[in-house]
Amino acid sequence: MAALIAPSILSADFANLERDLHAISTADYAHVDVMDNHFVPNLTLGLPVFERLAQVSPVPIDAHLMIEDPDRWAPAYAEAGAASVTFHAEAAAAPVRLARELRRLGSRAGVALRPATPVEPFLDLLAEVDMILVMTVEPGFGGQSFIDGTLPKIRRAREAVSESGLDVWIQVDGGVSRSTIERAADAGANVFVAGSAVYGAESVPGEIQALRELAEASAHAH
Ligand SMILES: O=C(CO)[C@H](O)[C@H](O)COP(=O)(O)O
Repeated sequence: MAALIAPSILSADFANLERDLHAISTADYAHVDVMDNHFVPNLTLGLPVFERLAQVSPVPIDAHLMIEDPDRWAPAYAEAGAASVTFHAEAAAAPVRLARELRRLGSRAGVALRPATPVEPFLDLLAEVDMILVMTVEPGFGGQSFIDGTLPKIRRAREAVSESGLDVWIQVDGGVSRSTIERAADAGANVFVAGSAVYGAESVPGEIQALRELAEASAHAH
């Protein structure tokens, strides 16, 4: 399975977001973290900034909404041009209705799970989403260390997707680096978000390529 790399601009220079989006032009997606200081204790950017990022980005945008009331706010991110919009399972009142609305607006629909949120309740609803995001750190901040305890959840999600025959992607986000990406790929993830590992690297394109190769080698090994 091809590994998709989505650098997180949370680790970019917020005074130079356009420049730093162009720095990741060899990536598959640009991962944009929207945080509202309520769902998570951090605040990043909202719709007006997001709309401009979508206009200038050389790669499709993967929006990760760490916000309360995504039922109300998420569709606007699809309308702004996000290729994919992921909302949190813990925050959505009606996840299936929201996923259908995002797809109707032309975006992929993703559902995100905090490390302690079980995936089981969503396994019967796989046909309604395009991606499950298994958070591999507590959402809110970059630079945290990968939680190995999330690997069984990635495995369960991958098994359920394989059994279903559906093309649902499994994304991991948090603490993804050269030293952890193989474990996540081996468990079944195929979309990898990495913030500090990519933007902190000496060569940003070199790091994207290294992560992609490690993930693909690991995915092909089993
Ligand atoms: O959602 C996130 C944190 O909530 C991020 O995408 C975060 O940027 C990941 O950063 P790092 O790769 O440095 O762990």
